[in-house]
Amino acid sequence: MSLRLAITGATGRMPQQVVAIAEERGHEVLPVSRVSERIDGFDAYPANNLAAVLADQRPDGLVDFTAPEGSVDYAAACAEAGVPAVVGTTGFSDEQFESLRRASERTPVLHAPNFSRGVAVLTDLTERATRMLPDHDVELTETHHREKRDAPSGTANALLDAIEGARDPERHGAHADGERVHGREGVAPRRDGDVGVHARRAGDIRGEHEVLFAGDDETLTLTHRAGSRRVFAAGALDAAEWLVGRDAGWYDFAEVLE
Ligand SMILES: NC(=O)C1=CN([C@@H]2O[C@H](COP(=O)(O)OP(=O)(O)OC[C@H]3O[C@@H](n4cnc5c(N)ncnc54)[C@H](OP(=O)(O)O)[C@@H]3O)[C@@H](O)[C@H]2O)C=CC1
Ligand SMILES: O=C(O)C1=N[C@H](C(=O)O)C[C@H](O)C1
Repeated sequence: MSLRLAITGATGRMPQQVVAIAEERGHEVLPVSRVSERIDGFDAYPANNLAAVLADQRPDGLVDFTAPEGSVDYAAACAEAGVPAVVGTTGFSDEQFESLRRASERTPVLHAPNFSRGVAVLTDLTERATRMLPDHDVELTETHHREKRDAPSGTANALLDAIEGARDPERHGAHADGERVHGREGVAPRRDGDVGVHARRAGDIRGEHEVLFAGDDETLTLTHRAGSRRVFAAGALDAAEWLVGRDAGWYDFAEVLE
């Protein structure tokens, strides 16, 4: 299947990977950027007039890895033009996320904080371990490159949601009421059920997520490491290929992998 795909944030790290893999797969790419000069030998379409670009060019879909404020505007333009949107951006406020969801009332929108298949498995295993180890303490650590803006990562937040969702108040007892504790400093004893969250930023690390389950006599560590951004870009394009032709609505990456 060959698609015409608009790709926003064309100067960015993830968008450039998406462009490269889309071209490898034989898709036609319409790069969109806030920067108007030529990029790597092709002109980008202007991001500040995306609705008009979409109306004129009629792409089959749009793939967006930018920043929350950009993604909200781009999703609104997709809703106006009826263009399906795959959004990989993280770091949304609740209000921004609500805007994204509103766009899905008019066009298909698929958002995932992580398009790696390995992280989809990590999420499943984390839910399973949470259910099977109700008395273990849980701590989550994520590590990313020095340029990353948001913390904790979108993936870490999704893993925290998965842990909290898998806790059964009857089985987990006091453990079910813990809070997310972001780092610790000073006198900071662990309270039953808290989930410690640790965000490290260093070098060009592509993305690592580790969930530690620790009991009195054993520990279990589930770790995912991304070796390159290609894995995220490939997953996002799998999602775009799956999303085109669907009804307006809100979709997630797990549905693509079913
Ligand atoms: N879901 C997933 O699997 C993954 C998600 N991500 C997320 O993707 C996003 C982008 O990451 P990354 O590629 O590293 O970031 P980059 O900063 O390298 O690229 C993002 C691009 O978005 C555009 N942009 C930046 N700020 C704005 C803004 N305020 N409004 C509109 N456009 C903007 C710029 O492109 P231009 O100026 O050309 O328009 C920029 O180059 C982040 O939120 C990151 O967390 C990252 C990896 C995997
Ligand atoms: O900014 C990144 O690089 C990444 N962001 C995503 C996140 O916030 O979870 C996914 C991946 O870990 C890389």
